[in-house]
Amino acid sequence: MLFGGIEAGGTKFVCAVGDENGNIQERVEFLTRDPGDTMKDVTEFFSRFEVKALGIASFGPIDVNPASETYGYITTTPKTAWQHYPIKQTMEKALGVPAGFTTDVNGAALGELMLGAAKGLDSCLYITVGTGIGAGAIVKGQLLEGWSHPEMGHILVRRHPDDHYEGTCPFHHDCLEGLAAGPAIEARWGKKGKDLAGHPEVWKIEADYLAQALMQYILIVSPKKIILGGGVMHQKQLFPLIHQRLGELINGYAKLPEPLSEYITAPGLGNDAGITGAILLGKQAYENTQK
Ligand SMILES: Nc1ncnc2c1ncn2[C@@H]1O[C@H](COP(=O)(O)OP(=O)(O)OP(=O)(O)O)[C@@H](O)[C@H]1O
Ligand SMILES: [Zn+2]
Repeated sequence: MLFGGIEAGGTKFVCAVGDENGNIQERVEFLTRDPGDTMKDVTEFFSRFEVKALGIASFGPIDVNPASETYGYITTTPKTAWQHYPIKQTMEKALGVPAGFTTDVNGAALGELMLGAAKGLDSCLYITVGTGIGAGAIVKGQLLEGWSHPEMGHILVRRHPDDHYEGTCPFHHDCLEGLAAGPAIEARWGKKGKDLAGHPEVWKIEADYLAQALMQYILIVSPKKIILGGGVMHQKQLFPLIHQRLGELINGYAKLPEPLSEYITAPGLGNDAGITGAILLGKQAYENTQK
């Protein structure tokens, strides 16, 4: 049985078909253009297969509330052509199959939980530190969604005493994303993150903000595994710095899974976490129709 997955990103769309175990059989990528052109390519790709259902893990903000009139829509994205775009309904109509719908990071969390670094567990957190910061969570086997989806990238953090950069977030300036996403690193230091590998002061501040965020996520959600992905996390020296800083911040108060190097890790599925999760979301959508 085949299921389709779409990882809808602001830069590119990854589309794949896979089996009920989430194994990818064929995968393509399309540049994200306006919805008409992009969705034409997406529909053409899937029309070559007999998929039972689709899973869509999308950039946001999106409406994930089934009780809402705009459920299944990409909502107030800065990408104006995609504002208020009914991506779930468009794909369901085009292919005549049901579609599951969640955030890109929830999709990645699902992929990692089923087949990646959190395999065998019933909860995890997937955080991407890239152009933005976002996190998805699975708690007791369920995607964490409520009135809307979590927006864990925009939490408030204490400013590092050596950091005087104002922050990039147009809404909050110095929220976590405003201080610690890739563009904030570039704006603070005048160079792209990939060119700052040999500058320990950069990663000390970065690790402080990420450890603060993880402390809050851990104290609130208590996930059994934390996975850190995204372009900025290619700086592998961040992992031990985050482990150390998190230990200092928690200061013995809460007992965390040991060792921290296994509790807080890179994605087990690499770049396939999101698309694998999307396929598995498609499988869930199919199973929901069989109930
Ligand atoms: N090797 C690296 N070291 C440090 N920073 C990096 C590295 N590679 C990419 N980045 C930074 O990561 C950001 C891009 O993130 P990513 O590659 O995850 O893409 P994205 O999909 O646009 O991000 P998002 O997940 O927020 O949508 C840029 O700000 C870039 O400067
Ligand atoms: Zn913000």
